[in-house]
Amino acid sequence: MSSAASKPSIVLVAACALVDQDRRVLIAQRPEGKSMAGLWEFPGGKVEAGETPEETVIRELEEELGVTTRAACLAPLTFASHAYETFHLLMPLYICRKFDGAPQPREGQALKWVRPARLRDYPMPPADEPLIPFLIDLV
Ligand SMILES: Nc1nc2c([nH]c(=O)n2[C@H]2C[C@H](O)[C@@H](COP(=O)(O)OP(=O)(O)OP(=O)(O)O)O2)c(=O)[nH]1
Repeated sequence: MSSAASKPSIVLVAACALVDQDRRVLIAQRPEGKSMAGLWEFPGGKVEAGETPEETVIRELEEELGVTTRAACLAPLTFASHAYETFHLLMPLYICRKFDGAPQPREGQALKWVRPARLRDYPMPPADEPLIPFLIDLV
């Protein structure tokens, strides 16, 4: 059995599926220069020290998209638990139908509103692939 020290550490990332009135979900393309550049992901980011995952989502939606929401408008949808080479990703995915502002690509990222049934047309990080059936069933 390997020791705990040799195991990749868990990285906690909080992400959110914004849903519009046509039941489409917002995805963002990871920009050049980042890991997994070009893949489509749910807005979000690493949970920083002292933050709750809900606070992370609220902060990231504001920073990345200029969208405002609050914790009462975030519902847990599902989560990802995925072993990447250098870390283990644990990523709660929230759903948010109530937010203020039209999403703007504040970090130069491409944005797309996509029907859940079409999400497979957009290459996503491997951690996200098991999330798609939940979006198809629950959005
Ligand atoms: N926001 C978000 N991150 C995701 C998703 N799926 C997935 O594997 N990730 C990974 C990519 C990153 O390794 C990490 C999120 O980190 P981040 O967005 O805060 O920061 P980053 O891309 O600059 O991080 P890094 O990998 O370059 O260190 O979670 C997803 O759907 N949304």
